[in-house]
Amino acid sequence: MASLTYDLTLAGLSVGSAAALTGVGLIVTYRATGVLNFAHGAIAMVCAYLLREFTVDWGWPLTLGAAVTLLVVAPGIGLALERLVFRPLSILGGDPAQTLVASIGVFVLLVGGAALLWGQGARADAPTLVPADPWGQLAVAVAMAAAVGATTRWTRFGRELRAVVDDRQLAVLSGVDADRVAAAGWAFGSFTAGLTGVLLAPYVRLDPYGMPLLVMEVVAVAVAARMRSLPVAVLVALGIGVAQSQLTRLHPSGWAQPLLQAVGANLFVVALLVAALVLPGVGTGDALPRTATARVPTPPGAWIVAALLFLLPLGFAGQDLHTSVQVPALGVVLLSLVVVTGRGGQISLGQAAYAGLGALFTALLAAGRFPFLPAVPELTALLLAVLLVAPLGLLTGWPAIGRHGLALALATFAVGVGVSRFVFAQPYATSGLTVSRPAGFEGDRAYYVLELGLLCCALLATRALRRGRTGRALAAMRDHQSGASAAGVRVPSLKLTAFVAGAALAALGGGMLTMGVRAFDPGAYDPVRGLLWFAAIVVLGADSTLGALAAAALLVGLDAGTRGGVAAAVIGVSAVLVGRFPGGPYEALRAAVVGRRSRRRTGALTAAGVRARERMRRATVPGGATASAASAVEGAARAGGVARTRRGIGHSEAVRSGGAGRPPAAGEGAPGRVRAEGMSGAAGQRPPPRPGSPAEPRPPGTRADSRLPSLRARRLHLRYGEFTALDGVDLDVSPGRVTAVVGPNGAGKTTLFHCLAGTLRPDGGHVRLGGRDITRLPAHARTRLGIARTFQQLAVFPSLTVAENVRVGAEQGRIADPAAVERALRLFELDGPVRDLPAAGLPTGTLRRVELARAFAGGPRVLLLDEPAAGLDTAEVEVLARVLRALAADGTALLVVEHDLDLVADLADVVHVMTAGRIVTSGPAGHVLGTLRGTAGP
Ligand SMILES: Nc1ncnc2c1ncn2[C@@H]1O[C@H](COP(=O)(O)OP(=O)(O)OP(=O)(O)O)[C@@H](O)[C@H]1O
Repeated sequence: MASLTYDLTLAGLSVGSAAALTGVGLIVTYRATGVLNFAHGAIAMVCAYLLREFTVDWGWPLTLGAAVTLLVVAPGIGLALERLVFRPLSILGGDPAQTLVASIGVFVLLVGGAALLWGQGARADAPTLVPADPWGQLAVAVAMAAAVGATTRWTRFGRELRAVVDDRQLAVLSGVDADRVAAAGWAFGSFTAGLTGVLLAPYVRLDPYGMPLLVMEVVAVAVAARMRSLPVAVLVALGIGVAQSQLTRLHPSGWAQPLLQAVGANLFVVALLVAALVLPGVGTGDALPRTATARVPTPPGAWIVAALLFLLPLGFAGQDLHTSVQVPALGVVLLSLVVVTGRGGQISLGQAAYAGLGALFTALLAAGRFPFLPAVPELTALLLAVLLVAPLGLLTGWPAIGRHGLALALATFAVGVGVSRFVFAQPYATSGLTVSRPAGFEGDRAYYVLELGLLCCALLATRALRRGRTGRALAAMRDHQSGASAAGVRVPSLKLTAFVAGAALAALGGGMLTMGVRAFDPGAYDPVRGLLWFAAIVVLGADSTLGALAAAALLVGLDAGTRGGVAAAVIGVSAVLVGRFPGGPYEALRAAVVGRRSRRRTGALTAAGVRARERMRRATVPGGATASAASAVEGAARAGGVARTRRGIGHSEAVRSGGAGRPPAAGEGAPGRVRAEGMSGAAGQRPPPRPGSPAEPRPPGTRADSRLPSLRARRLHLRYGEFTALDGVDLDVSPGRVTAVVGPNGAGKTTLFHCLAGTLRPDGGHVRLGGRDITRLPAHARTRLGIARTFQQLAVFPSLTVAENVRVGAEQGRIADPAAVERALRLFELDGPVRDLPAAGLPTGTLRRVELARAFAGGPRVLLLDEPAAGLDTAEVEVLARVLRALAADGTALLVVEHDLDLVADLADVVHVMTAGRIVTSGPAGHVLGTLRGTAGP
């Protein structure tokens, strides 16, 4: 027994050593470059194939072949990837989502290339570099980890590496050549990948698909080490290897047997699931690169062409028709990615799992092998399968709630691998599973017609999800998650909806695929397929239904020939290039076709934006006697027209004649304007309000106060670790008043703002709106109660038009008023041609108005503004101040966190000064600002 334990431990150490090597390589690349290299396993596979080619086919001695493979080819691949793929991306901004897509592209490209070059079958004659004796492999892994650790700790290169990891920009400014560090990281990472590949090849299946996946399964080792600690990675790898090996001794009987066997054979996959789903995520970043979800206008007639092309196979016969049957089915699967990834912006590498489950359940239900259910007709089976798989969408939807970018990619990849290993690869569930086509649709042509019908249903469902309220909310979530939340979008439930709908669509497509080939083929739903489909959809415009259909036709068409892998190679190259060209290859292609028109459109966009901006600049003070903020601001626009005709009125006079003022607070007027433009102090002084001016804020206790609630914070405490950012803050934001918070950098203003808006939950104290305690309410729920906010960094949804941006606010806000959108557009002078332009590319001043209009359209009672003047020029700031005063005049409670003391002086009724997490001074604006400037007001 003891010797069995020993033998199994040795075997486990051998597997663990290979996993440790992979972990070390992944961590070093990640630390040096910030890229989690999804292509690591594919590089391992290519190196293993090359060593076999050199030694078996070309007859080189093993040492020479190994030296060339490991010391020349492997680092060369790394250097080439760094130079040709990842360095250009980092020059373009280093968007983590973009690099993730590129590394998936490299994976797909290498897998496709290997399949093209060496065929798809497994090779059993890979040369053995290190004998099966685990000590040799263990020595290699430990030596590698120790060498990397020593290099990092004690050499100059190591210091540079750590500097780049800590702060790349700062390191570059200090003279570190960050590109050299990244190149070394890539070269070393590829070397370890190559080493893993050649060490593993004799003992595992060497084929283009299986080996890369096998290597990537052990990514759990690197994640468990938080992509940082080499010793932890090595220990975890060896531990899992030994445990997996020891588990083979258990031979339970009964129902637990297959499950335990599956766990025993796939302990690294279990670790991957735990690491990806349970541990906090690694890496951050946007959901998807902008280029992948850029708004792609459909060329006119494209749908007609697509419909004709999809009808074309009805004229085919034989093998061509049989192959075409896969296209509509795959189209439906890819539509699921349009919903989840394209519209919702969520990276999903696990869609193959849902397609496979749909296929499996359809086959089991139709065959009467599904537990507790009798055999049902094929179409019923398909429908039931969709209904059963849809809720499983929560498997990836749930982790998506708290994860972005890389962490979400890992979690969805883990689910895909888990389902593949624990369900599809289990013979008890899948062996010999055949399925017939529905009665009346047995032939290929009839079945193709049925598929077209189902594809149309899927297209209608996708259209329903992409258009209208849900579609706008999904696009808003994709474009700017916290902006969407602030606009009232329930982000967590929307993510779940997207993943559930995506799972249902994928299941439908998977069921169609399996009926098409009349058997369940687990290989068709391999996680590698999930990566290929994801890359294809990103390449062809993720938020494009036509793109999904084109991708389906491309994938099936390219692989229809005798050599597999063409589709993967083409998609891989395109995915690698997608970040290099704005809009990606598809956009380049599209631009080649409709380029002139779209360029003119871009020109019009800018011109309209500039015109709108000019109009806003010229708008001046409201003069009309109206009873609401709406009419007050409309008055601003009208008065702007008057002011423009009265050219004799000087700028400062126009300011002074503003009717959107508020009663002078005690001490007001003393502080002169200090802006560099040299406006006179008099120009900054607030004029006495005109008697009866409707824009004049109502004093406390009047109708506005009794009608509208105050936002009150009491004894707010918040700590970031040991650091106290808020230390017992009390604040009132009252209706009809502009409350400002000022203070030095790091005082805690933004933290306070987040606590009021609901993006941060305080550790102590509470926030009330009127009588209601809202301390624990999330941001979107507060928006629905009437607390709207804007962001310091603009939070508009670039892929939506100006009008759609505002509509999101109206649909998700406190009151659902159909007229709110038009009113808000009019008020903020966005009702001209600019309303139909995508927000992307509009000038900052216009976008500030879009953001404000969106907040206004939801009918807010409290408006929180985080540095609203950031990025605006002087004229725009003045107009903004008037608009805000008009809103306050109508009873809205405004809180402004602002550095521009002139704006605060112009705008605020009450000013609070924060320092070190406390409010140290509060009072009327003039008085407080006067004190601040050392010239206390009267
Ligand atoms: N996520 C965080 N983790 C740790 N410390 C934080 C975090 N966010 C802010 N801090 C610290 O909390 C303090 C208050 O930060 P906050 O951003 O609220 O200040 P601020 O007054 O808004 O500053 P600024 O005007 O520069 O934006 C600062 O010292 C900041 O470094």
